[in-house]
Amino acid sequence: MSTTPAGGAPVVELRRATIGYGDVAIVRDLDLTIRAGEAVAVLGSNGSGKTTLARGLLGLASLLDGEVQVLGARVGGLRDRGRVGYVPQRHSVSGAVPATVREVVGVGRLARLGLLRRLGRKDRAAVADAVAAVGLEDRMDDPVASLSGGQQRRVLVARALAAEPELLIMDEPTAGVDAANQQVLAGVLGRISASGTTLVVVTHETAPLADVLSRAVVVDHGRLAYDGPLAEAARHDEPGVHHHPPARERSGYRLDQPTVTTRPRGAAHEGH
Ligand SMILES: Nc1ncnc2c1ncn2[C@@H]1O[C@H](COP(=O)(O)OP(=O)(O)OP(=O)(O)O)[C@@H](O)[C@H]1O
Repeated sequence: MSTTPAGGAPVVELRRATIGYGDVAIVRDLDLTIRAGEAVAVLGSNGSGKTTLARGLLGLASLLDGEVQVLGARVGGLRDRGRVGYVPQRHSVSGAVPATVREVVGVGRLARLGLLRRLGRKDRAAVADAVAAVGLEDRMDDPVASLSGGQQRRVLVARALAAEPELLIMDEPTAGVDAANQQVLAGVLGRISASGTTLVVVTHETAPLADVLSRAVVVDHGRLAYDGPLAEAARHDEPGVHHHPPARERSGYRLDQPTVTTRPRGAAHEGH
């Protein structure tokens, strides 16, 4: 289990941050500090704004108000892109370009070097290590398109690991990965967390990563509904449980977004 380093330098800092698309606010008024070495789960029901929050940290969603700083720089202003790794959601590697596992993961390493540089011996070793870390070393020279969806997700994890990022943001890394390989991934994330990398993991499945993630934030209707130990987060990770007043303004929410603010205890979990 990772501990929460109280004194680590802030790696992610949001101050009253409102993040969205175009001029539509999705995540609202969020205050959050994540310190070096922390491993934080981002939980919440479908459509609550978890991915938007993650994308906001990367400058892929718009900051509409407030402030977001990542590794001490304003969002989008970080010069060395390789310091922040990202595993996007529901994304498999495009089959249109016939690339091998080694090549796709090598591109991740280039983020660290700058696109005009070539991979040296140390870089090729980092690529091999990243592929081995996700248990795909025997598929190194296979076309990525020939891998299963779950294996392709592991390639994307390796691509992010290859840059040896200080902050690794992952959007549902265990989705579509079978139980045995979820264990493999949990081991990988545990090791990189132990080495000091800060982890932010959007997930619906906390069980496989329970030994890795110590802290959780729950996003509910774009607001922070809980911030504390992962073990206590489950009861807050439900649609309709509000620890802040519900947003008055509903524009920007999905039409299928549950709007109930109370639900019977023990009711089936919705939206998954
Ligand atoms: N590119 C986009 N442009 C406009 N609205 C978007 C865009 N991406 C997401 N949204 C909207 O933002 C809201 C939050 O979506 P988001 O993907 O952040 O939720 P989530 O909590 O990650 O959901 P899930 O658990 O289903 O992945 C939804 O209403 C969604 O329709």
